[in-house]
Amino acid sequence: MGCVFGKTAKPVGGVGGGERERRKQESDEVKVEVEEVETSHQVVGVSQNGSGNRQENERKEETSVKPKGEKRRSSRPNPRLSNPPKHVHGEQVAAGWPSWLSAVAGEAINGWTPRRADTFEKLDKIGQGTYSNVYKARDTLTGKVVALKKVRFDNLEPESVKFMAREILILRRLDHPNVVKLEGLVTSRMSCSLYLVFQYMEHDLAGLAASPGIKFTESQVKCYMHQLLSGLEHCHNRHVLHRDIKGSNLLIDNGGVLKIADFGLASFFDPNNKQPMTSRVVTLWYRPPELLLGATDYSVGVDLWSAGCILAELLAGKPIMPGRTEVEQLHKIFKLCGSPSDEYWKKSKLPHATIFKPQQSYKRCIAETYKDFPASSLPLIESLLAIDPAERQTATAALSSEFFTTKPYACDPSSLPKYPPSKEMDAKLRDEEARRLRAASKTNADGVKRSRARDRAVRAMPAPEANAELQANLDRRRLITHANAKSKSEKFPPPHQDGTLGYPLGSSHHIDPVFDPPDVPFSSTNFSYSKAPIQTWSGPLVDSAPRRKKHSTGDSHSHSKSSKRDSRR
Ligand SMILES: Nc1ncnc2c1ncn2[C@@H]1O[C@H](COP(=O)(O)OP(=O)(O)OP(=O)(O)O)[C@@H](O)[C@H]1O
Repeated sequence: MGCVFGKTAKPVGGVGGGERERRKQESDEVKVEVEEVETSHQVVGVSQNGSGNRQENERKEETSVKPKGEKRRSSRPNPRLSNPPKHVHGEQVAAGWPSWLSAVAGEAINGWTPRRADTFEKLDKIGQGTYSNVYKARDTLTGKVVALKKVRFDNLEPESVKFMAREILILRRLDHPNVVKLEGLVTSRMSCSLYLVFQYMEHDLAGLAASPGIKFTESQVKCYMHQLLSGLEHCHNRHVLHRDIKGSNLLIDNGGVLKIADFGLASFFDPNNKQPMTSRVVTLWYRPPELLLGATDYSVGVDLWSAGCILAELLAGKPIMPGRTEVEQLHKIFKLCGSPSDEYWKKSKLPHATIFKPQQSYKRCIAETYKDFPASSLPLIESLLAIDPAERQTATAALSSEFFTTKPYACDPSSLPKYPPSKEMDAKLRDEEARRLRAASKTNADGVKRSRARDRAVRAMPAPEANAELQANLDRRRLITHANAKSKSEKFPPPHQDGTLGYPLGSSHHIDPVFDPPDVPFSSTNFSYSKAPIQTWSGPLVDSAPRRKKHSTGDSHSHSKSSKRDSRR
């Protein structure tokens, strides 16, 4: 990827003796094990060397997994893991990291130096997620257009920061052409926000699939699916579950390359030392039956189910199981994929089995329902949409299925048509505009109803209650932290409106004053700041953070923003 980070510092945090024992006992779903953190340094090394050594590194990493029987460190998350020793904390703060971030997410930023906000020029807001806003921006050092995902932490709640730290650690572990690459982090010592820097991707699969006039050919569907499964294979080999595979999280660049994005719900897993995980993940339409039935012991099958839904959706031209509630979702699944066998109910011991076991049993009817699909796709769909996750193919097996080995073969990504920008967000805006125009004309009430129903059917939007975990955790945290809670589940604070556009990120026009470099003249859209040396990706661990203005604006500003947000809740 050509991007070089701050030099890799020595591994942080002793993992010996008592410390290891103490960590082992602590459990917290947010954190990840030390082993994983150590691996993340290797990954940074890999990216510095280019992707040529990727497979070799992956193999090395796999062989380094401890043999069965050997005492392993717990893979349970560890609340203290990210607390680096004091001297490292000091080094990180000196390097420009905010103290709160280093204190809670020291491991996630270990070995990296922050990029300065004023070296990016914000161009446009391109996406809004559950806990972030995403901007198109120009890197003024390289001229490259990037995507900046802005995460805000209002009260610097350690819990929220830890979730973000997990996302960063996971992203740092991954290095594959079909997985979005974290290219850097932007923040400053005084900031209470953090920007994640990614390659800018023009499209997402949901947006493309919903664009009027775009109908994928079989070889194009194969091309996208091959890339999705290759990315998933890499994640799973690196012991990462994505847990939110859906069209809007599959980004596509102008060269047709698909990258799995949004690792906000992702988690590390250890196949040899399984730990319970939450079942409240994956957007409803793509959520596998075992999660709907409350499974806490699951694995790569959850992502493969979602991949199966996407394959069928691409071929059908619309989402295949658009449930509105968890009960309706399960019902749709059973109607298409058959209700689980008695043997499965007994074997799986799923928590919600007694509540959700259907009175009548359903016969599996995938082949009849999709009889018009290419014949070679059916065995793959059958396998990915197996009710029993143990019967689902792995990503590796799926990649060698006859779907990919029979003609027409997957086309080359570079041969895909060049589409106009088409994010899911654009599709939503297009729908809204069309609806507005239809409502304004008021001439064909029946027609409006019909086309609304069609819009709903083709848009791969999660149901409002999808990602139920988000709400559940939000509620839980509200209870715990009362009025101060700003976090959502395994993600962070609620969406915020900070969309001042057209200014450099660090300019005084930007809504977040903590990014303002001090005593610097600004022009409206161009920013030149010459008081400190420009911090480059590969810059040394030196103090390059802008000095803070002597005023209380930062606090009062963030306070007023919090209040606004409170009133929106
Ligand atoms: N690298 C990128 N290039 C272009 N657009 C991007 C990029 N990353 C994210 N986006 C856009 O921003 C949106 C939100 O990003 P992302 O999904 O990572 O955030 P999130 O807060 O986790 O969202 P969600 O709540 O939908 O899961 C995406 O759907 C996408 O349209």
